[in-house]
This record gives sequence, C-alpha cells and structure tokens, in this order.
Amino acid sequence: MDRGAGGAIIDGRMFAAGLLDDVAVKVARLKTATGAVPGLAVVLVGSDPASAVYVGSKHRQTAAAGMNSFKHELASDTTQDELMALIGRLNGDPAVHGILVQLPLPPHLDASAVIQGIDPDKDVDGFHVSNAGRLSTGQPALVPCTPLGCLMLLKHRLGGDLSGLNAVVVGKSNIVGKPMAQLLLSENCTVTIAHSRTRNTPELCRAADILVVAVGRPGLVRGDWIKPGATVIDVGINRVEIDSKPRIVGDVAFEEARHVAGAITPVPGGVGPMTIACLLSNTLTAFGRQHSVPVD
Ligand SMILES: NC(=O)C1=CN([C@@H]2O[C@H](COP(=O)(O)OP(=O)(O)OC[C@H]3O[C@@H](n4cnc5c(N)ncnc54)[C@H](OP(=O)(O)O)[C@@H]3O)[C@@H](O)[C@H]2O)C=CC1
Ligand SMILES: Nc1nc(=O)c2c([nH]1)NC[C@@H]1CN(c3ccc(C(=O)N[C@@H](CCC(=O)O)C(=O)O)cc3)C=[N+]21
Repeated sequence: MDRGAGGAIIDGRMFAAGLLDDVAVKVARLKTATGAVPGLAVVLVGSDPASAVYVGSKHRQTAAAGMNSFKHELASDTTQDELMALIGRLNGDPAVHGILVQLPLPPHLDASAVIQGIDPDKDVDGFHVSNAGRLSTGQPALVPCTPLGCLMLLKHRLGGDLSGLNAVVVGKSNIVGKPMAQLLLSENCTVTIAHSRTRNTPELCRAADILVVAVGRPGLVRGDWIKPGATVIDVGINRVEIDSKPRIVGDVAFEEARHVAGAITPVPGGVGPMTIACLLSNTLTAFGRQHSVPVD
C-alpha cells in the first residue's frame, strides 16, 4: 500500500447500511414464517439533547427495518420505583423482545439497578451481568453493540482471522472497553487494556496491530502512538467547537493517524452507525431465542 497517500478509511456508515438491509430481509422472512414482529422498547428519562437525538435515530431505523419500536419518554424527575415498574412491564410484554434504557440516566437514578432489572434475554445492550458473564466464559450472549460493531469492522478489514494479533484497547468501561477486550480475546488476540492509570500508554499502543480507543478525550491518540500499518478503531464521540462551529471528533488525532495506520475509522461515519445496526441485529437475535426460531 502507498503509505504516502495514507491508510484506508473504514466506512462504518456503508457497512452498517448493509447490516441493516440484512436485518430487514430477515425480519420480513420471520414475519411470514411466524406471524410475529420483533419489537424494541427504548426508554429515555429526561431531556438530554444528545440522548434525544440518539433515541430518535434508533426509533427511525428500527421502524425502517420492519420492526416494532416502542418509545417511552419519561420526565427527568421519574423515581427509581416508577422506572423499575416500567422495566417490569416491558419484561413481561410478549411484543417486546429487546429493552434499551438510554444512558446516562439522571444522577438520582441507580443505573446499575435498572440494568440488572432487565430480563437478560431482552438485554439488547448486553449490559446485564448475566450477559457479561456469558461473554467472558464463551457462552451464547447478547454482546454490547459498540464492541460488536467494532469487531465486525475489524474482521471485515482483516479477512476474518485475528488470531495472534496484538490488540490494545484504551479505556476499560463496562460498556465498551471491557467487552471489547473480551471479544478480542475470544478471537485469540493478545490483548492489553490501557486506562487512566496506565504508565506507558503510547508505548503500548505502538505495539498494537489492532488499536481500539474508547476514552472520550478528543485527539488523545497521536500519529506517533500508532504502529505503521495498524488497524485503528476510534470509538470516541466528542462534541467540540472548531472555527466556532459545533463538530463531532473522535479520540484519535485523525489527520495525523490516517497517514500511519493501515486503516482507520472516521468520526463521524465509523463506529457510531455500527452501534445502532448492531442494536437491531441484537433485537433480531433476542427475538429468535424467545421464539425458538433460527434467524439466519
Ligand atoms: N460510537 C459509539 O457508538 C459509542 C461511543 N462512545 C464514546 O466512547 C468514549 C468512551 O465511552 P465510555 O467507555 O462509555 O467512557 P467512560 O468514561 O465510561 O470510560 C472511559 C475510559 O477511558 C479511560 N481513560 C480516561 N482518560 C484516559 C487517558 N488519558 N488514557 C487512557 N485511558 C483513559 C478511563 O480510565 P479509568 O477507568 O481508569 O477511569 C475509562 O476506562 C466516549 O467518547 C463515548 O462518547 C460510547 C459508547 C458508544
Ligand atoms: N443504553 C445505551 N446504549 C447505547 O448504545 C448508548 C447509550 N445508552 N448512551 C449513549 C451511547 C452513545 N451511543 C452512540 C450511538 C450512535 C452513535 C452514532 O450514530 N454516531 C454517528 C453520528 C453522531 C451524530 O451526528 O450525533 C457517527 O458517529 O457517525 C453515536 C453514539 C450509544 N450509546
């Protein structure tokens, strides 16, 4: 490859569109076969503008895939008991196959208790301890959407087999970093996890064939942190102002990194669209398990 021209840009938007088409075809087929339609319930508490945009986008794309979308918008002063009661009703509703509670929740609510209150078979975010445990022990699980989307992009880019590659994940959150590391481990990568207390993050990154960055700091990873030819997945979504205009940027200094990396995901247009596509794919998976029908 001509490095002077920079590495390849991984088009997450295009890959996600293909995945959504695939989900839509399967939904239509299941509808004919079973008469039932997969349903996703999305719960939004409060009026955080970014969350409202995400929930709106999930709602539209769910409907576009032919699934039922149930939107529950609750006031910001909703109590823990009220929220738990809604989760209980959704757990018991046979038309609902997947439940997503948009995070972050207002500070007076206990997000962990809410997540653990979701039926693990309907936990399409893959955040329940049961799904986390299943993922880490190699049992069938609902896998968190963002890491799942990252893995799909990596396998597509690298021809399917990741075994033996050095993978570094920067960030160790329960929703991105940790499950990402678990997925890479199950693909037989040699996995290193860096976080805020790691002493030599740039050096560790320079050894990575696969570098996944999920921190939330604009431009943290510089061009000289990257091994030439590495595949770089930028999960970060940071809202910044550039030339007085609102922009979204990742955690990787893209212009520097693209000339060193073999391939890199852009922000926007990389991991973000994959997250939503994987949410719908997980809803299909959950439907299949609840109805005991194959979805593939
Ligand atoms: N594209 C998408 O679909 C999604 C994007 N995101 C984005 O991904 C980013 C990460 O999200 P999330 O995992 O929820 O964030 P969290 O804030 O939960 O976790 C951030 C992690 O980064 C680590 N960290 C902080 N500073 C540094 C540093 N200087 N060097 C190395 N590691 C550091 C933290 O370490 P420690 O644990 O030690 O504090 C922590 O583990 C955010 O920008 C978020 O908006 C999130 C979800 C989906
Ligand atoms: N229970 C729960 N599950 C989540 O999966 C979840 C959540 N809560 N809270 C917030 C984070 C963030 N997240 C994103 C989803 C899509 C884009 C996305 O589509 N981004 C586009 C454009 C973004 C834009 O223009 O605003 C892109 O990167 O191209 C980004 C981020 C899911 N999250």
